[in-house]
Amino acid sequence: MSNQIQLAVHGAAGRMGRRVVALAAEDKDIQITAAIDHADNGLIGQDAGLVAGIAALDVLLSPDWPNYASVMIDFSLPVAVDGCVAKCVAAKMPLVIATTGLNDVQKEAIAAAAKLIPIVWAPSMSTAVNLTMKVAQQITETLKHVAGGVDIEIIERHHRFKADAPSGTALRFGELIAEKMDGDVKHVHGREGETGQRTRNEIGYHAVRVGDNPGEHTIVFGMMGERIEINVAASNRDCYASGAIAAAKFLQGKPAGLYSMFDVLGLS
Ligand SMILES: NC(=O)C1=CN([C@@H]2O[C@H](COP(=O)(O)OP(=O)(O)OC[C@H]3O[C@@H](n4cnc5c(N)ncnc54)[C@H](O)[C@@H]3O)[C@@H](O)[C@H]2O)C=CC1
Ligand SMILES: O=C(O)C1=N[C@H](C(=O)O)C[C@H](O)C1
Repeated sequence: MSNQIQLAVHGAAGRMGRRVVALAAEDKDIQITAAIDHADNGLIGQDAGLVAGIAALDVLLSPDWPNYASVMIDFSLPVAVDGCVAKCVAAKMPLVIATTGLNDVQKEAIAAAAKLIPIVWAPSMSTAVNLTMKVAQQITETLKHVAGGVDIEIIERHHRFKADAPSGTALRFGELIAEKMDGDVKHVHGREGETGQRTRNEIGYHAVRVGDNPGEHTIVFGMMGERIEINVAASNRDCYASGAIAAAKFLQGKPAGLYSMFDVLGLS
């Protein structure tokens, strides 16, 4: 029997699923064994490799769950995540969850499932984004007592097709920054009308939807007399796809637990 990781992709016909298929197909340690998508997707029945723009893989896009896979990578829709988690638990299949826009109940279900199977769950699989999150925390810690105070705002830009706002990554930046601020933090989503002056303990979020932008986050640290802006931007989706594949490899042999990309990248 081959030592290759047998990979199943959930949401395989989507923008991200296709890039995961394309990059995994080039990886000698991985064999793609299942490409799952919704039964109503018009590409069901087609070869997942051809749909991804590479050579045929002899793996057809299907709504059916595989009998076995060493790991599942999910880039789908929030409504599809519950079923994916339940099926991975039933099959004792390690799972990488990349889908964003999940509600609190779904997040609790993921935490419960992670008591039974190993799960990597992260709103961004990108190395650059995860490293920038650490930098943002460090800047917050250094500036939080600066004379005159610091105002922190998060601007995210994504393609016009994105279904959730603000991005899961922007929300995670906000959570991680809030951990380093003193006292209660107010998360403010956009501003309009008679807002009054900005209060000190706010984090502002602004979601821009333009063209084909594969994902960009700017964190502004505004002080009296100067400001820092850190910007992290994808040029294409492969940073997320390769991160998800690294997470799938990381999960091999891991005990049940909820892991993040910080764990995968050794940034914890
Ligand atoms: N964590 C990360 O690094 C990243 C996360 N994302 C997130 O991944 C998700 C997918 O993004 P895209 O690929 O751009 O979206 P997309 O809309 O192109 O693809 C979603 C795919 O899921 C399929 N799908 C829908 N219901 C399904 C079901 N019940 N079972 C199986 N498949 C189903 C759709 O048919 C579609 O092919 C979004 O939530 C996005 O925010 C996107 C990029 C990076
Ligand atoms: O939908 C996308 O495209 C992306 N979504 C993720 C998010 O919501 O943070 C990650 C990345 O920015 C691309």
